Amino acid sequence: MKKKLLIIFTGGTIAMKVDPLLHAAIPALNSEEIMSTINNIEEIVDVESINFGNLPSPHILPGHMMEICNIIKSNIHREDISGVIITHGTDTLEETAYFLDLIIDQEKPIIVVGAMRNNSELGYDGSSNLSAAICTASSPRALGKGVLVVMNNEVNAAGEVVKTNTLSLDTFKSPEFGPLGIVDNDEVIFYRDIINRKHIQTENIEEKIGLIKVASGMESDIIDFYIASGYKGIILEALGRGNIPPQMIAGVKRAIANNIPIVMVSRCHTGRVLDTYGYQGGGKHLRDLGVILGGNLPGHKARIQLMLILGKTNNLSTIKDLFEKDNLYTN
Ligand SMILES: NC(=O)C[C@H](N)C(=O)O
Repeated sequence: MKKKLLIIFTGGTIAMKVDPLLHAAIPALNSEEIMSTINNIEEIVDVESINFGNLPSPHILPGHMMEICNIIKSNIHREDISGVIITHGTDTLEETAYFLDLIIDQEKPIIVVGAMRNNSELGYDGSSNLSAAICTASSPRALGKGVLVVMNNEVNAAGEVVKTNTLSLDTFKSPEFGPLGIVDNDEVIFYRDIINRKHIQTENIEEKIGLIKVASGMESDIIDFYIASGYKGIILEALGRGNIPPQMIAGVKRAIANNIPIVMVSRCHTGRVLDTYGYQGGGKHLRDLGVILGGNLPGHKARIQLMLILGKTNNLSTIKDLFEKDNLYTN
């Protein structure tokens, strides 16, 4: 019997064409038009479409991520649905994928997919990416793997994948561990697994989370700005193993005194942060001040996780436990 997939269309380049007056890509294709770029799809699977919107990635807000999550939660347990695909702009694709992966705790495949070339360009990759996503979502091999990103015939885990190149079709990579698998000849093949995925059950999110990329000579003023502007959490994308210039320490102390959690990750592309260094502003010093360690997450993904945790609690020690415990990317 043919399987049925739910496809939620949210927008992005996969749904864009070049506007002849603007000479630039804009949202243009609806779900039927995107589906019509794939040959003979009706022979392989049945598809139920939801036109969520036609939003470019920068227009996707955390609230939209929660709405997409709720649509999935209310359909994923239906007996007739074997898997879910979300088409999405690629600029914030990994944020939505990680958001869904953290909240949704179930077995059926959930695949996020997009395109790097719009439908007016030669070599529009929307059709091949969506076909590969359909093959993955309908495969029993993808059961229990969490949310997956399928682009350019590679399968990457939501918690690990990042967009690495502004224009290449081969842009979605897991720099630390490599892809989970590939899609070859319409078949998904996995080469490794994820040992342990983190789940945060929440219906609420806290969106006011600041993100600071740390660089030489930076001071506390940006932290103070976030405190004064009512931000409820701050991510520091710190130096190396997890260290900051001493001039930022006063700001860190003021944030924590104001019950604002500070999560530290690294601006290095791979590797965990740790309390290795004991000098002023070193990881050990920051940990002793109450800074939370965010493992090897990039800043924008640590921000998503803190949004969800702050949706559950604003108790600093519970936030620290939830962030640091039970987290593949931290421990
Ligand atoms: N390839 C893409 O989808 C990029 C586009 N700017 C978006 O994310 O909406």
